Amino acid sequence: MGALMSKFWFMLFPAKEYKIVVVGLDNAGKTTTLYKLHLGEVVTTHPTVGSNVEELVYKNIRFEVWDLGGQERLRTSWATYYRGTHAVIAVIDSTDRARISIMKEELFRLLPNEDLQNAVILVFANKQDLKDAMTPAEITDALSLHSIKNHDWHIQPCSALTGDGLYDGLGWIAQRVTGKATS
Ligand SMILES: Nc1nc2c(ncn2[C@@H]2O[C@H](COP(=O)(O)OP(=O)(O)OP(=O)(O)O)[C@@H](O)[C@H]2O)c(=O)[nH]1
Ligand SMILES: [Mg+2]
Repeated sequence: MGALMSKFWFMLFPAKEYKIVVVGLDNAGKTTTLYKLHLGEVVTTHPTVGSNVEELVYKNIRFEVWDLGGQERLRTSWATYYRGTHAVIAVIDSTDRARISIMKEELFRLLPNEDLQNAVILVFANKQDLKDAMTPAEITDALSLHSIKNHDWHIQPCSALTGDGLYDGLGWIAQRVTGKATS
């Protein structure tokens, strides 16, 4: 297709973009995850106040990814980002045993939101590069993931520092939101 034709084609039929919101407690690694996926690099982060948004293209699928601030006072504003969301990524600091129950409360607070009714839930068990990290099975239990009945969910071990597991998780989302095998 010529360049001009291609331009008109996309004006008439813009490629669908899927919206992802990234939630989790402060220090979980949300911003590190977003920029590792976006830039392929580990960036120096500061606690997020508000949000970061970037576009990712993976296997020809476009995602608009919103990384939200995880500090306690910011969590009540997560819901203002949910409209039109196809997937939620909940990033867990797998070494943060002390606060996993708080993350469970936050997860079960967001699940009934009507703007997330059709969203799939990916749990990133992050910081698996650290030796005292909880396993995905421990996190599954601690978060009671098996009690989630109204959403498709998946847990993926990963490290935002090394990048291990991040694309496996994104691939799961891609497959679920498009309904197609993407490999
Ligand atoms: N070892 C290790 N450290 C990580 C990993 N991911 C993130 N970190 C570190 O964890 C700290 C917090 O990371 P951020 O990405 O800023 O955390 P956040 O979830 O965005 O935090 P808020 O913006 O406050 O909600 C930083 O020092 C990161 O370098 C990981 O997979 N492994
Ligand atoms: Mg952040």
